[in-house]
Amino acid sequence: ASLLPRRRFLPSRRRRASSRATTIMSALGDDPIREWILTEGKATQIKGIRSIGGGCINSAQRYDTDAGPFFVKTNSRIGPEMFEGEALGLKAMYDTKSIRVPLPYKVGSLPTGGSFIIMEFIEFGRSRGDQSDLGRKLAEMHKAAKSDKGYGFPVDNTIGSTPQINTWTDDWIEFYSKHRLGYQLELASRRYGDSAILEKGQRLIKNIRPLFDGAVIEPCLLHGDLWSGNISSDSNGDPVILDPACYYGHNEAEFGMSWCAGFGGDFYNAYFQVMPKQPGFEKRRDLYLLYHYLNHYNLFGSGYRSSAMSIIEDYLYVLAI
Ligand SMILES: Nc1ncnc2c1ncn2[C@@H]1O[C@H](COP(=O)(O)OP(=O)(O)OP(=O)(O)O)[C@@H](O)[C@H]1O
Repeated sequence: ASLLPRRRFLPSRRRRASSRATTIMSALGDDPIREWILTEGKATQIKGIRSIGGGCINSAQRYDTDAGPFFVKTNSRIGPEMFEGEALGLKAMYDTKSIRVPLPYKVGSLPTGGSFIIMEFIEFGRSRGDQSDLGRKLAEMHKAAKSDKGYGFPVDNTIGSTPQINTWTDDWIEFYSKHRLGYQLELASRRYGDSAILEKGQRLIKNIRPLFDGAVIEPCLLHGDLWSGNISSDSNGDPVILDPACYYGHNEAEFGMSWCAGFGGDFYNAYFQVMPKQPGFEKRRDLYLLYHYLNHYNLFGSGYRSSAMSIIEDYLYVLAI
C-alpha cells in the first residue's frame, strides 16, 4: 500500500492536487528504489544516500530514512536475475532462523538498464565475531534446511560472476561432478584452451565415487561462497553471513573456500558438535577446494591454475587412475 503523505484538499483545489500527485508518482516511477522505500518500505522521507565500498561486482549504498536505514546494491549492466538468485538464497537462509543474514525486501530492474536489490541494513560490529558461534550457527543452518528435491536450487545463480548451474539432481556425486567441477573445467578449456586440465579433471571426475564411501550425504542449504569477505558480525557480536551463492548440497562443500575463510579449531569443533564429521571428511576436503580454485582460475587467470592442477594430480596419484 502506498504511504505517500495523504492530504485533505478543498474541492476547488482538487484538480491541481491530483496533477501534483501524478507528478510525484511519475517521478517515483523513474526511480524504483525510492518508490519501494517510500511505499512498501514505509518511509516518508529519504534523508541521505551514502556509497559503501567493499564489493567488487556491484555498487552498494546506504539509504537513511525516517523508517531506518536500507541497504541497496545496484548493477548497471546485469538484469535482475543475479539479484533474484541472491534474494532467494538470503530468504532461504533467513527462514532457518539459525545464523543472521539480511532479510531481502525487493529486487527489480532499473529504468536506465541494470538492476537493484534492497535489503535489511545490518550495523556491523568491530570484531569478526566468535568463531565457535559461527561454527555452531552455520551447522544449525545446514541441519535445519534440507531439500526434498535433491541437490540444486530453484534458480541458477553466480559464484563471483561465473554462472552456477543448480539443476535439481538426485545424486550428489553426479551433481558435483557435472554442475560444479565439470562446468568449471569446460569453462577453462573454452576460455584458455586448457585441454590438459580438462582431460585430467574429467579423469578424476569419473573416479571420485570411492572418496564418498561410508559417508551419509544429505542435501543441506549451503551459503555457497563462504570466505572472510562474506562473514561478519553484527553490533551484538553475533555472526552474520552475506552475499551468498546458495544451493542444496553436501554440507562439506561449504568449506570449499576455507583457504581464504580463516576457520580455526574453535570453528570446526563447534560445527562438528551439531553436524558430526562423516567418515572420509579429510579425503574429500581438497575435492571441495578444487571447485573454487577452478573458479578463481576462470575469473582471475593463470595464478590459480597450479593450485587446481596440483589437487587434480594428487588425487589421480592417490586413487591410482
Ligand atoms: N545488509 C547489509 N547491511 C550493511 N552493509 C552491507 C550489507 N550487505 C553487504 N554490506 C556491505 O556492503 C559492501 C558490499 O557488499 P557485497 O560484498 O554484498 O557486494 P558485492 O559487490 O555483491 O560483493 P562481491 O563483489 O564481493 O561479490 C560490503 O562491504 C559489505 O560489508
